[in-house]
This record gives sequence, C-alpha cells and structure tokens, in this order.
Amino acid sequence: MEKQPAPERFSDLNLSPETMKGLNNAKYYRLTDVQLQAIPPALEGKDVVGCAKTGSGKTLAFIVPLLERLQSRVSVEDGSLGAIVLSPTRELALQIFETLNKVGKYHHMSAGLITGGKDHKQEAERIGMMNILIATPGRLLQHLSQVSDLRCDNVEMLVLDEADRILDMGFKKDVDAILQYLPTDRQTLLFSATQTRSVKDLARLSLRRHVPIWANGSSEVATPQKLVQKYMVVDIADKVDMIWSFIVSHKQSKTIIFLSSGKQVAFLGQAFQKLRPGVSTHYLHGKMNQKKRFQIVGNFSLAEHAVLLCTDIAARGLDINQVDWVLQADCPENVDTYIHRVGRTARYKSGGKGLLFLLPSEVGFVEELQKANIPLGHAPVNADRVQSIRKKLAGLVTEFKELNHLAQRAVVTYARSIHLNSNKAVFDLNKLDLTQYSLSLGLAVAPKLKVDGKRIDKNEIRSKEAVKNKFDSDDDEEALFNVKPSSIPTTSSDPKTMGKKELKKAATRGHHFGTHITFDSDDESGSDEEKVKEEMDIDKEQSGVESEEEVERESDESSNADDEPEPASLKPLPIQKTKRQSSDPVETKSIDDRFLRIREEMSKSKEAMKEQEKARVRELHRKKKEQLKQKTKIKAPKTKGKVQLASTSDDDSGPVGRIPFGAESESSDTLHDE
Ligand SMILES: Nc1ncnc2c1ncn2[C@@H]1O[C@H](COP(=O)(O)OP(=O)(O)OP(=O)(O)O)[C@@H](O)[C@H]1O
Repeated sequence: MEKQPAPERFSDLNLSPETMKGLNNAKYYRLTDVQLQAIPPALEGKDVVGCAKTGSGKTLAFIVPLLERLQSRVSVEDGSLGAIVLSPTRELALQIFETLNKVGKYHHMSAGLITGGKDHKQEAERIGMMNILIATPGRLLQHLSQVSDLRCDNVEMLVLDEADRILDMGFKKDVDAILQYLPTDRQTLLFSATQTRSVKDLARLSLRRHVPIWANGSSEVATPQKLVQKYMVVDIADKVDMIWSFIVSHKQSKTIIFLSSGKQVAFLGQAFQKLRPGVSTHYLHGKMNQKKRFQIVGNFSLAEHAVLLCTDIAARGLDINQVDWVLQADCPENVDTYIHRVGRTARYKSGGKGLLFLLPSEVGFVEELQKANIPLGHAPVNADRVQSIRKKLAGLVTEFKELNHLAQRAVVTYARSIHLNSNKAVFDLNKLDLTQYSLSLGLAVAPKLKVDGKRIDKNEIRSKEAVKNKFDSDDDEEALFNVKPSSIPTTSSDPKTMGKKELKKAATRGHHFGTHITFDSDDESGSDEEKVKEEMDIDKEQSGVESEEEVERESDESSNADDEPEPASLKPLPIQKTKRQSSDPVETKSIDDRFLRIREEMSKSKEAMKEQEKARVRELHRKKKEQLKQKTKIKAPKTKGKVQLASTSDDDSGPVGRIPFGAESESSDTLHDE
C-alpha cells in the first residue's frame, strides 16, 4: 500500500466544514509542528502530552480536536458540558476563549469563560448550560461545589494548558478536587512549553496510554529559533536606572519588563507613569481588579510602541501582538520561568529579543540556562547610556507618601522573593545590599527587615515546588511574613489582644518603618499548605483587589479590598512636600514618626473631605427632589401608569459568553461582556 504523505495543511486532516470555515476565516491554513503531531492522535480520542516551544501554536493543537470531538456529542440545545479547559491565569483563559470563539464560530455549541473576579452568582446562573468551559482551577472548583446544575457526567475532554503549572503545588488541591467530579474515561490533553515528566502527575490525571509529543523540530534549543538572547550584569544599586534607561532608549519598541513582585511592579509602574519616559507605560500584577487586568493586556496588545511592567502573571501563554523585547529585570525563579517569560516575544514566525539582568551574585544562573540548551550571549553595560532617575524618584517618594510606602513594600517583597527561593547558589539574600536597592528607589533608608537566618526552618521556606510555582509573590504578604505583634506601630488597639484578622490588618498598615519583619516559622495564621495555596493561587477568588488607584487606596485602612476604585472626589489629597530625607539609617525612627503624623493629618483631611462630599450629595438630593417636583407638576399626565426601564451603558453581566453558532452566529454576545 502506498504511504500517505504527512498532512501539511488543516485541509489535509478531514475536519468538519464548520471547523475548516473557522480556521480559514482566522487565516490558519498550514499546520505547525505541534499541531501536525498532536491533532491526529487527539482526533482519534487518544490522550496527548504535548511539549513545544513558546509561540509554536499549542492552543490550536487542542482547540481543533476539542471542537471536532464534541460537535456530534453536545449542542446548545442539550446544554450538556462536554469539555473543560483549565488555564493557570485569567488572562490566558480569556485568550483561549477568544481563539475558541474565532475558530468555533460556525459550530452549534456554547462556551463559557469562568475566571473569578466577577460576581459569582451571575456566573453561576449562566454556566449550567454551557458545552465548553474555559476556567481557572479555583473558580471552577467553587462553581462545581456550589452550582447544583453544573453536571460533569458527560465531560468527554479535559485540557490542561500550561499543564506543568496547573499540576504543580499551587493548584494541587483544586485540581485534585476537580478531578473527582470528572468521569475517568474522558480524554485528557496536556500542553506546555515546559512539560511535566512526572509519572506521578500523569497518574493523578488517570491518563490512558498517552501519546507523548516533543515538537521542537530538529532543534535542541529550548527557546524559539528567531529569539536573540543576552544577559547583562547589573549592580543592585543601578538596576532601576538601567530599567529606566532601557525604556527611554527603546521608545520605538514594544517591551515587556518582568519583576519579581507585584509591589515593585506597582511602584515602578506608577513612578514611571509620573516621570513620563516618552512611551506609554502600563503595569500589571495579580492584585489589580479583573476589569483593569483585561483592559491593560488589551491596550498593551493593541499598542505599537509601549512598555508593560509585570509580574510572572504575564509569563505564561499570553500571545501579545509583536512584542520586540522581553527584559527580565529581576532574575526569574528558575529556568522554566525564564523560558516562559522570554517566550512572550519571537512568537510563531516572528523574531524577538530577550535581555536578562543579573546581579553579580546571580551570574551562576547563566550556567543553568546553558545547561538547559538556552543560547545566551553576554552584553556589556554601556555606561554612557545609563541615565540616573534616583533624584526624580526621591522627589516622588517625598511628595507622594503613598509612593514612599509602596517603595518600601517593593523592597520588602523583593527581599522576600529572594529569600524564598531555595536555589541559594543564585538567590542569596545575604549577598544583596538592600540599602543600595532602597536608595535606588528614591528612599532615604532601607525599610527594616529583620531576617533571622538561624530560625528559618524547612517548613517556612515552603517546599521547593511552592517557591518554584510562585506567581505573584506579594499576593499575600502576611501569609509569609510573621509580623511580630510587638513591633507593629502603635495603634489604638493592643496587638496582644487583637484578633488574627485585626492583626493582619494592622500589619498591612505597618509600613515596615521600624516594623520588624521576621522570617519566622511559627506563624499561626493557617497551615503551611494553606499559606502556600494562598500565596500561589492568584486565580482563586482574590480578595486583595488593587486598581490603578492602588496607592491611594492602600492608604485607606477602611477600604474594602473588593471595591472598585474610589471616586476621584474621595481620593486622599497628595501630601505636602516634606523636607528631604537624610540617608542616615538612624533616622528611621524620626521618619517613622513623621510618617505617622502625616498619616494622621491625611486621615483628618479625608474625614473632612468625606463630610464635604456628604454635604454635597445631600444638596444634590435636595435639588433633584425639587426638580422632580417641578417636572411632576408639568409632566404628570404623560408618564402616569408607565414603568420606565433604566439601562446602563456599563453592562457588566459576567464573563460567560457563547460561541454563537448557526442562528446566533452574528450575535455580539460572543465574548465576556466586560
Ligand atoms: N497554524 C497556524 N498558522 C498561523 N498562525 C498560527 C498557527 N498556529 C498558531 N498560530 C499563531 O501563533 C501564535 C502563537 O500560538 P499559541 O499562542 O497557540 O502558542 P503557544 O505554543 O500556546 O505558546 P505558549 O507556550 O507561549 O503558550 C498565535 O498568534 C497564533 O495565532
């Protein structure tokens, strides 16, 4: 018998007309390597474990078989759930959902996006009838355990995108619980650029004899071929200047800059926005509210030239248009994270550039990268092009008290990210001059950070995996630091008599001026596993929501973390300029006092503002009432007996959308309706 030539195009795969139409419309014609290898066995119903470089087209490698396998099994009318796709982040879930909508447009199935950060009830009402769910693990589990009509008996397919991440410690509990709801004879597809090889993990998923796919072509190199990668050795004192200098000398580029903690991202993002580098600057971390997160990724995606400062929340899966540069300003926690971060550029057939900043103490990381077949050249620092912004930052942290606070937390969370990494050959807190780092952020002194090396025990450092899998390292600062009650700045309550919650709150308000933060192991605030979970699972329901106005809101002790940004009228006024801070560390105490005094003044002025606002609202009501009286007098006969329906332009009816097929296909209700 004549041997069939290997398929090269989607049209060689005997796909349904609906899928072909969707693919053609989206201009997908030729198969990529991973698609070529993964789609045929997946179409036959086999389990697949696929590993292929970043940007190589893994999303279609599971979406095409998913649509094909489900099309004859489920439909909008029967409303039964046929497939679940799990993603580690909300942004990636949305992206998968969008691709599914695009390619599945002509099928007669419905799909929902469940990512949290939305009203749970709204979501719950709409997911019971979906054929396909794209979800983050935490939120899906929440629905599974609470929505009685979400039935999984007919689930034919489970897909784990970024499978190694989904299977790691951070999601373990949720994923194990989700698996309990699913039939074991389902088909399972796993994809990632850094795939799990753990037999135990695969057994957890009850994989049937799976087809392993390592689709990196003939190349041994672990990163995309058209990616040029360099590293630069940068002193901790110069790092912020170097980031700034990079931005101002690449204004005609689109750049993603990775930092190791959300507080660093928030501080530098806000400070750079104020300092106007001449290119639009965005920032993204896990504590921003969901709407904002999606908006930022969307805006950055559309921009031609822009900068995005972010945590590892954006490291995996995001397919952002034409990113020229990835700058890893803080060393990634491991080689896998390096691969995912740098993979935000040079996607599909495009080229891209990656630059890694390493502190002198971190240079050993280069060897680890080289061992993993990552080609990395050395780039010397061009001192002529380095611009110092230290003075400008110092001006900002003096003028804006909240920025000062954020800068301090940036130092603390950065220190913590280093401390928590178990790879001590590279990440050694003892080798870092945090005073220099603090000064480079414009602070006058380093926040007090008491690291009791001797008292660290294994449990405190968590497991290696926990550290490895950390995403947004300051998602729950208090879960990791044991803030000594006695060191919390004086408040009206006695810390010793405070409840755990109050203590946490007080600790958050502690500003780390004179606050002794210890890396202690006897934290009582929950089991170790829970703490790790809390820290890692950024896509579980987040309570700590921060918005663009995060700085202002952080200072508001009474603010509800779940609230949308405060109306501008309630924002605290910027603090008046205080005297330049001295760089003498012994001044900590007096700065602390000054800080507390400013806080007091601020809260007084906020009270006054609130009173003013109340008076204004009262006046407004009074006027409205009066106007209404007048109107009723004139228009009463016309409106009598009619009920008017109000519609708002800001319809926020939840992220569940449908793949509109058949009659519904041109509906605009295709995506989450943010
Ligand atoms: N067959 C194809 N033809 C043309 N473009 C494609 C094809 N497959 C994928 N692409 C494009 O390639 C880009 C990368 O695809 P995708 O996001 O699926 O990569 P990935 O392998 O999942 O990357 P990562 O590991 O970073 O998640 C996307 O812009 C996608 O639209």
